[in-house]
Amino acid sequence: MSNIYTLREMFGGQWSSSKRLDGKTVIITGANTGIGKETARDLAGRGARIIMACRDLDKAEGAQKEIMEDSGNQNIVIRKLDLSDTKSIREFAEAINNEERAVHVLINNAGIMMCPYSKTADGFEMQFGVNHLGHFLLTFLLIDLLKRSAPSRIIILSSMAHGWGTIALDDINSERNYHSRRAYGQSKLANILFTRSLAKKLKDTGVTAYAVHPGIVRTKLKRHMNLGLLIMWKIVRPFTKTPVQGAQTTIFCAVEPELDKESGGYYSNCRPSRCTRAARDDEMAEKLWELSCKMLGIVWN
Ligand SMILES: NC(=O)C1=CN([C@@H]2O[C@H](COP(=O)(O)OP(=O)(O)OC[C@H]3O[C@@H](n4cnc5c(N)ncnc54)[C@H](OP(=O)(O)O)[C@@H]3O)[C@@H](O)[C@H]2O)C=CC1
Ligand SMILES: CC1=C(/C=C/C(C)=C/C=C/C(C)=C/C=O)C(C)(C)CCC1
Repeated sequence: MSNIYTLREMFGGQWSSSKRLDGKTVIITGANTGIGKETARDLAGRGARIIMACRDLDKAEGAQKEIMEDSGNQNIVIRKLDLSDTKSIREFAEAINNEERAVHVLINNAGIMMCPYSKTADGFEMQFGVNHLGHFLLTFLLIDLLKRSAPSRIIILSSMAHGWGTIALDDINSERNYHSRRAYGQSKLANILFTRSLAKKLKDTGVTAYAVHPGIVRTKLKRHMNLGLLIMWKIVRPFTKTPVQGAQTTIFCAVEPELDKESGGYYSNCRPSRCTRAARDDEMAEKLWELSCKMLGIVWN
């Protein structure tokens, strides 16, 4: 683990570029708060059409208003998406496929961390279900549109916490043994393995994929943290990132032209970063892909 907790990962990382995104369409999941909202605000300022994919429409409306006022960009729309329910994901994707001519950037940002044990509408453990499976299905349902819109990009929010867990192929829903931090780690490890497999499968399509660790960021994500981690949090708090700082690596992966030449990597502080050996295990990535398809009842080769 120690190799991934570098000071640079925790504190550094500002990126500036005046690159415009006029005429581009960006979907951001969980765009009503935290890192997602700051990503939306920045990309709106660059002229992109922003689709805020959120589960709570009231919260989303507040953020939409703020982003419109700040950026002067009125091309910001809200669509309902609850990643803990495959029915909602399918309805969202159907609307996007029917209404949008192109999607150039898909940002799989929404996430939940260390919640008490619960299951999604489809019976998946909540963190694995929302953070990995929900985004896996969403990406599957939008992939043809992304291919038609190429060059296009998929950005997947992972975390340095990918080292907190392993992929438990024989108990993926943590039914025998639930540990909230390990389950979060499993879901964030799955995010990186998904990104790697995705990049391979999308080779030569013009669609590229990037996994991101945003830093340790002061957002609402920590709402379910246990006492031990909250104490750790208090210790590192002066060095944590603001949501604006936390959004920089996502924005870099969405905007930097040079990244057209790269796909499948893990980024932090606006540059490639080191992930654990488990996150580079392509055999496990393939097994996870097959299991995800089976759980979701889809065929994606
Ligand atoms: N903050 C940090 O230190 C770190 C964050 N990350 C990752 O960054 C990403 C963004 O997190 P951050 O901004 O910090 O967290 P926040 O908790 O501030 O925001 C999370 C967003 O995800 C949404 N969300 C949660 N569950 C669902 C669901 N079932 N369907 C749709 N949307 C949902 C939330 O909606 P609502 O507002 O309705 O709850 C919210 O918009 C996450 O993937 C997280 O794992 C990674 C490393 C560190
Ligand atoms: C105190 C302390 C730490 C605190 C870590 C924390 C508080 C991590 C939070 C991570 C989150 C929120 C991840 C989300 O994906 C380190 C860096 C382990 C090592 C040095 C001492």
